[in-house]
Amino acid sequence: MAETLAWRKPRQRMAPPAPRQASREMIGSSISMRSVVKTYGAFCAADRISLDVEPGEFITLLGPSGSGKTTLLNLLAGFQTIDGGEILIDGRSIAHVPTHRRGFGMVFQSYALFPNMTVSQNVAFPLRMAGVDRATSDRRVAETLEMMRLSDHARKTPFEMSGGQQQRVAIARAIVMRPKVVLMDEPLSALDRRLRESIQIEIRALHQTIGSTILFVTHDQSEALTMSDRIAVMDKGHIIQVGRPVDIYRQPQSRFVASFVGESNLIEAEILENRGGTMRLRSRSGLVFDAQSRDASASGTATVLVRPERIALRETATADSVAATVTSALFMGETLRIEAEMAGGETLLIRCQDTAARSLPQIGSRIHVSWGAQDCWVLA
Ligand SMILES: Nc1ncnc2c1ncn2[C@@H]1O[C@H](COP(=O)(O)OP(=O)(O)OP(=O)(O)O)[C@@H](O)[C@H]1O
Repeated sequence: MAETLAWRKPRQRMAPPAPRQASREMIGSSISMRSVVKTYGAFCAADRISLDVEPGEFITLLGPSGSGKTTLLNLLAGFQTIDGGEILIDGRSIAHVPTHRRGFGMVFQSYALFPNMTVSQNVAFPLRMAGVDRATSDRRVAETLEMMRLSDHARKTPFEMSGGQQQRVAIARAIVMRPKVVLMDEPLSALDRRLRESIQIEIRALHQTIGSTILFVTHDQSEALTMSDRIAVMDKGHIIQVGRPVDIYRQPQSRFVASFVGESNLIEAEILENRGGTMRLRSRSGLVFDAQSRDASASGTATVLVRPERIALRETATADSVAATVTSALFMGETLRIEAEMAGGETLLIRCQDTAARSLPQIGSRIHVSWGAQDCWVLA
């Protein structure tokens, strides 16, 4: 396990951690959760959760409020006790390892900086508590501040810094010991969108550099899609799908994941033919189309996901299109957001690029829409 982030005086001076160049060769720990259970009275906040995280992976727990994300992170950190199952770090159970000996870096929504200390002192704090000698500590702090582009702010106190800068200090403090695991609980949710996006990119780059395993909690689906190697989608104390962002987005396994991650059109359709891998379907409005599918044996009816940006808009009818009436049309800068009702009564959300050739349609006007087999996915 990495050097501990013990926030107390050590009994004796420890040997300083070996100076490491910031590089990808420093690989984080594996995390394995096995049937983890946490209950609050009769309520089950984590219901037999199992998840394996690879060394150096950036994994995000994504889910609505109350789904159990923070609970899982707290169990991992040791802030709460586990009621069933086990958590292994690099194959070893951490059941009897107290928080301060787990050696994790942690970042929370509230920056939790020491207000009376400078940026340097805040970042140096874990090194000081671990008894690292002054010269090593100074070098490590300087390196880390540079990594977080904070070198010019080293002598400031938190009061003299913006929210985004303070959060970068909190991140610097969490990684200064080069922990093998970093836990981040909604670290960017107090920041405005632009700042959030720029720090997302910084955290992603930082992860590439330090190679720690990062477990990141958010309820923001676009943040999860942007940052993660894999996403674990949570709902009501369960992990309901784990996968790469592109697979979660394109091939969700349930209505819940399809609706929670990204915008979606869920179209009820009759299965005309199941070819295993693809299906031919007919929507209520009479559109016959092909869709990708995982279920080779389904028959009857199916729910098909079509993402708003995958719908093609046409001026005139074609053999593979269906007519729809525009019910809402908004100019949103780079995209147009259009809602249209198909003949069968289904409402479609459509997003398309704003181009010189395409103007915003009038409400009540008739458009023709179509999509190809590659653009839609039958939900299991
Ligand atoms: N100490 C506690 N006592 C009782 N119930 C709790 C406690 N902590 C959490 N819960 C409940 O457990 C469930 C999961 O909470 P948790 O904080 O893990 O959710 P979350 O997904 O992180 O939500 P959020 O995004 O709002 O932080 C919630 O229904 C919450 O009310």
